[in-house]
Amino acid sequence: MHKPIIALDFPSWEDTREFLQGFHGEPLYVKVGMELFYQTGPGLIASLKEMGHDIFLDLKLHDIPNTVRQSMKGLAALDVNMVNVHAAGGSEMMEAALEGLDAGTRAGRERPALIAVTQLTSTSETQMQKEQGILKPLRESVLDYAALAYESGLDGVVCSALEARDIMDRIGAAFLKVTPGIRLAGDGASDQKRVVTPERARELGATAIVVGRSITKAADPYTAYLKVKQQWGKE
Ligand SMILES: O=C(O)c1cc(=O)[nH]c(=O)n1[C@@H]1O[C@H](COP(=O)(O)O)[C@@H](O)[C@H]1O
Repeated sequence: MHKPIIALDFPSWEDTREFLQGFHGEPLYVKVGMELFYQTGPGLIASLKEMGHDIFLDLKLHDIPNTVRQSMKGLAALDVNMVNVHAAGGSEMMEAALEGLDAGTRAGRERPALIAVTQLTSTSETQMQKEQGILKPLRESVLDYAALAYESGLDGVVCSALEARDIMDRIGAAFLKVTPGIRLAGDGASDQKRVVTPERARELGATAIVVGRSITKAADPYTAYLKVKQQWGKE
């Protein structure tokens, strides 16, 4: 769980395979998001598993409880390590997601960890207040969503590392804090608003980091990955 999670945000399996060839067969923790999954379909998951990689399937479900329950049943059968929903879907939806995962997990297999997105790392406090009508500090909104996810029985949240310490203090160390919005020093933030380096994420108490463009767009992705891994300092 602790190795950096690489976001495979690519448009095709060919691009993904080419990228992974540069990692010399090293077993990785990868994240498959909407861009890749919608192009390739579920077959991709089996291919990545055959290559020995752990998988965070990031489809950020957010729908009525029944739809989420049934969809999670299908995702559980893919036997990935972690999946997610949006906490904004509410406690009933998050509980339904867990029920679906439990129902869909094959005998003898471990249920995928279920985490909830709090406030996307591309959201700023001003945006949140203006566009979502949440009139409190962003930190508080993240904490409230984390508490709701915890009360709904989830294993953790997706947040910025900037909020990890507060969540740990309020909910405890075992609750996962999976943190995207990671950049190597000198890399542009692009669409991300709440950004930290791998080293800072560790200091702030993140459980895991999710890194996309600082690795995938680097001139030498494997060297960038090793740099991220060294700065992050966990295996
Ligand atoms: O759930 C996620 O993985 C996620 C949540 C969030 O709040 N912010 C966020 O950036 N992500 C994902 O993390 C990855 C970050 O990519 P980079 O910004 O390129 O490092 C993307 O694949 C996003 O979809």
